[in-house]
Parts: sequence; C-alpha cells; structure tokens
Amino acid sequence: MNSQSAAGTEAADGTRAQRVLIVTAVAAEREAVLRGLRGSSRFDVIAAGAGPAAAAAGTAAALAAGSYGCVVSAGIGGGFPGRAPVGSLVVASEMLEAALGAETPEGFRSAAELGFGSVSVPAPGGTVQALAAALAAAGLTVSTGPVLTVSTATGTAGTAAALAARHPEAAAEAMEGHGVAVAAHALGIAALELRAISNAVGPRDRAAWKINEALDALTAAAAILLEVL
Ligand SMILES: O=C(O)c1cccc(C(=O)CC[C@H]2O[C@@H](n3cnc4c(=O)[nH]cnc43)[C@H](O)[C@@H]2O)c1
Repeated sequence: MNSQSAAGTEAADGTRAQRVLIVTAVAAEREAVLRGLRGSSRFDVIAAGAGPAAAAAGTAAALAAGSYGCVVSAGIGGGFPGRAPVGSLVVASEMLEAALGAETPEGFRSAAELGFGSVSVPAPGGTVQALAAALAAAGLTVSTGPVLTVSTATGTAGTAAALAARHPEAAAEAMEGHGVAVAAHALGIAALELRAISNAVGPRDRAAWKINEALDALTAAAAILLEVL
C-alpha cells in the first residue's frame, strides 16, 4: 500500500517510489542538475529546448514514454529586483503565462482578461513550502512566488515595470515553466518550477549575467530535490 502526496509516493516500508522528470531548456542546465542528483536513477533529466512550446512538447513526449509522479521545470532565470537576487533560487508558487494576450490602444490585455481561461498552473503548496524550507536549511537563498513564462526575455526598464505592475507578486521570469506545467497538468501530474537567478529582470546586459553562479546554485538545489521529492 502506498500513501500518495504531492511530495512523493511513500511505500509501506518508508521508501519513496516516485519517479521525477526534470525538464531544462539547454544542455548546460541539464548537466548542472545532473551533477546535483549524483546518479540517482529515480530522476530523468531532459533538455527540451528554449521556450514554452518546446518545453511543452518535450515534456509531453517524455511523460508519454515513462511513468512519473512529478515534473519539475528547472533552469536559470531572471529575478525581479527586490524579490530574487542574482545567485538565489526561486521555487514557483504558480507557473504563469505572462506573454499571451493582445495589444490594444489602451495597452496589453492578458489572455485571462480576453476570456481565454486560466493562464496559470498552481504548484502543490505543501511541496513548494517543503522545498523552499529545505533549500533555506541548506544555506541557500530562496524565495517563493509566481514565476512568469515569457517568450521574449525582458530587456528594458519599461517592460520590467509593466510586468511588475501586472504581476506584483512575481519573483522571476523564464521561458518554459508554464509549458511544462500545462503538459503535466493534462495528465494529472504535479508540476513544480525551480529557477536559479542569473540576471535581474530589467535593461538587457547579457555580459553581466552570472550564468556560472546560477548553474552552481542549480546544482546545489538539485541535491535538495533528491531529499524532498
Ligand atoms: O550561455 C551559456 O553558457 C548558457 C548556459 C546556461 C543557460 C543559458 C541560457 O541562455 C538559458 C536560456 C534560458 O534561460 C532562461 N532565462 C534566463 N534569464 C532569463 C530572463 O531574464 N528572462 C527570461 N528567461 C530567462 C530562459 O528560461 C531561457 O530558456 C546559457
């Protein structure tokens, strides 16, 4: 007899049986995650490509080929100033599609405002809190909050301000989380998003991105995923 929770499937002997799929965008992120997982056979890690479409398609294909209890969108991301500093980690409370909508003379109208239905997939709250607590206990800087999925990385102060005004609780932005979550949700599988912050959301300064620092944080966080999921 197994007891099921968002954080895992615990067998009668106390062992966890849940298989976990981790979806990154690029190979460097996949390798960073694999370093942290230290060869655990319970986790599969794929690099599905950048953007929500590639992420959703890659996730759906992997879920069709295997049996998983949980899916994690993981990688580097941009942090909203004052919420998620460079080098820190963000565990998403929800994976929110922020780019889908329409321009109007009065400004951007979101897909939700246009009546397209929900553009947000909530993460399982207990697991989010457990993961954030475990990351903090390991000495890592972590915050929780919505992570926005965008198709164009923010590159101006104006876009950053507009996004922050529309989503004042947002902690980070990246390009895949909502796609991964929609694919998982369609199969009734819990989805999480974990971002290591490489840059601030704001005026583009690619040379200033701390990619290696963020990949190191991602490796450290993956080691904690082993304990929590
Ligand atoms: O150039 C490299 O060495 C390198 C190593 C690892 C990752 C990359 C990427 O460019 C990853 C692309 C991926 O990163 C996310 N991301 C990061 N910052 C932002 C942002 O400010 N806004 C949106 N997305 C961001 C995103 O998920 C991309 O798919 C390069």
